[in-house]
Parts: sequence; C-alpha cells; structure tokens
Amino acid sequence: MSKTTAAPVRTEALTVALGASTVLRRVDLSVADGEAVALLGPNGSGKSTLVKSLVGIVPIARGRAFLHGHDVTTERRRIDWGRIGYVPQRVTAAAGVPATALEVVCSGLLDGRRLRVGRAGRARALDALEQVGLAERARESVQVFSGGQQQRVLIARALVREPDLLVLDEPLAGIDRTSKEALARTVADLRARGTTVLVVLHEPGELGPLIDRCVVLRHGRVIHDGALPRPAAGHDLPGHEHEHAHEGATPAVHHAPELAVEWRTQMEGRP
Ligand SMILES: Nc1ncnc2c1ncn2[C@@H]1O[C@H](COP(=O)(O)OP(=O)(O)OP(=O)(O)O)[C@@H](O)[C@H]1O
Repeated sequence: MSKTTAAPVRTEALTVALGASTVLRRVDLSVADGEAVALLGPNGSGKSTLVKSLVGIVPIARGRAFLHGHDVTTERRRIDWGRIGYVPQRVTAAAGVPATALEVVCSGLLDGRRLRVGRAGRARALDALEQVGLAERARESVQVFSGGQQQRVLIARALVREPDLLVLDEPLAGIDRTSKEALARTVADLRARGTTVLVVLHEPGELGPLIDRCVVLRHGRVIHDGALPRPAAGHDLPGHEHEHAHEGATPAVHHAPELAVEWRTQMEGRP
C-alpha cells in the first residue's frame, strides 16, 4: 500500500453552514498516520457534519479540509478513495434488499467499472467478515441480523478495500454488547496494522482504551483536543447529581491530559 507522508486527515479553520445555521466554526483537526482519534460531543455539536464534510457529503463554507494531503473541495479527483473507508451513522445493511452478508461486503469492491467480483474478491470479503467476527454467517441474509450485526457487516464492507483510513460515525450507537465487543476487537486489530481511525462517539465506551486522542466539539467548536477526559472525581458514583453551572462559560481548547473537562457535564449535562 503506497502511503504519502501527508496526514490522513487535516482541517484548517473549517466552517460549515447548513440551512441558516453555522454548524462548524473554524475547526482545526489533524489525525496522524496510524492514530486513533475520537470525535466527541453532545447531540448536535457537529460531529457527523465534520466527518461528512471530509468525505464530501456536505459543502465547506470557509476554511479547508484535506484527506491524505489533497483538498477535499478543489482536489477531489486526486484523492485515492480506495484508501478511505467510511461507515455513516444509523444505516442498516438490509434496507429491504435480500442480500447475504457476503454480497453486501462484496459490494464494497464494486465501482463504475466493475459490476461483479471474482473469487479473489469474495475471499477478501470473507476475510473482512472474519475481521468483524461474522465469517461463519457470511451466507445468511442480513435481514435476519441484529442492528449491531448489520453495523459490523457495513464496517466489513468498508474494510474490504483495505483502507488505511477508516472513518466511523457512531458505530456503538444502539448496538448490542456482543457487537460492541466485536467492534472493539476489530478496531484493536486495525490499530495493530497501522490503520488510521477517526471515530465519532457519544462516549468512549468499549473503544476508550483504543483511543490515542480525543477532540471534543461543542456548538461546532473544538473545546478539547488531547487525552480522553476522565470523569471528575465522584462523577461516576451512584447518586451524583450532574448539575453544574457550565453553560455560558467561554470554552477553551485544552491540551493537558489531566484536563478538568467534566466528562458527563460537557455532554450537555446528560445523566
Ligand atoms: N441538512 C441539514 N440542514 C440543516 N441543519 C442541519 C442539517 N444536518 C444537520 N444539521 C444541524 O447541524 C447540527 C449538527 O448536526 P450533527 O448531526 O453534525 O451533530 P452531531 O454532533 O453528530 O449530533 P448527534 O450526536 O446527535 O448525531 C445540528 O444542530 C443539526 O440539527
């Protein structure tokens, strides 16, 4: 796999407006080769919009974004999309189509020039299903799969191209514990192979131990870029009241590992 030295992901003062509102405000983000970075923040803080702007689903109003050193707006054709796997938020692998898990994963190898995959392609698809722990169910219809299993099939579809950058949008949302653990194993394997991972999460959960760095968004701005914030003392104790006067405070970008972002409180005071 040929690699350039440019960072897999970089944004400079990235600003995105959707409808009448500015959803991302001057976001600077950089993900180095082989790094696993989590994008965290409360509902509506702009996490999905950030990854969508990277893959070209939403337009950039101001600032720039680069994938492997190429500007996603002006140099789209120079980007090697085969090196990039993207798994969007909350889609099912079934969508009424009676396809097997193997067929769904094989579809990740198709493009405008190729409408069927050969034996080698099917072997790669089986290998990708193996990576997400579903090889033994390759020939079953995805319609009978749980939400978490479908999510893993979609991740396998992104992995079948052997990307060196994988972008996952909320892969843990609404999936069963077995699938969360399987996903954590998949990400651990990817990390061991040097794959760069950018993952949108509500909270670190099973992926926490695998994350090198986290970037926390709030109201479309980066309020933290560094180590995973630890819950402040007592926050994880039963009975702790999550009521603090944080609203209105001017957010600052923190870099210290021991930073005092009170994890749950930053998540909009979610209990
Ligand atoms: N197509 C759109 N038109 C107008 N506003 C939009 C559009 N898509 C998203 N938004 C708004 O942009 C903001 C950021 O949305 P986004 O989905 O990026 O947030 P998020 O941090 O990923 O949230 P969640 O954790 O709930 O998925 C929200 O206020 C949302 O309502």
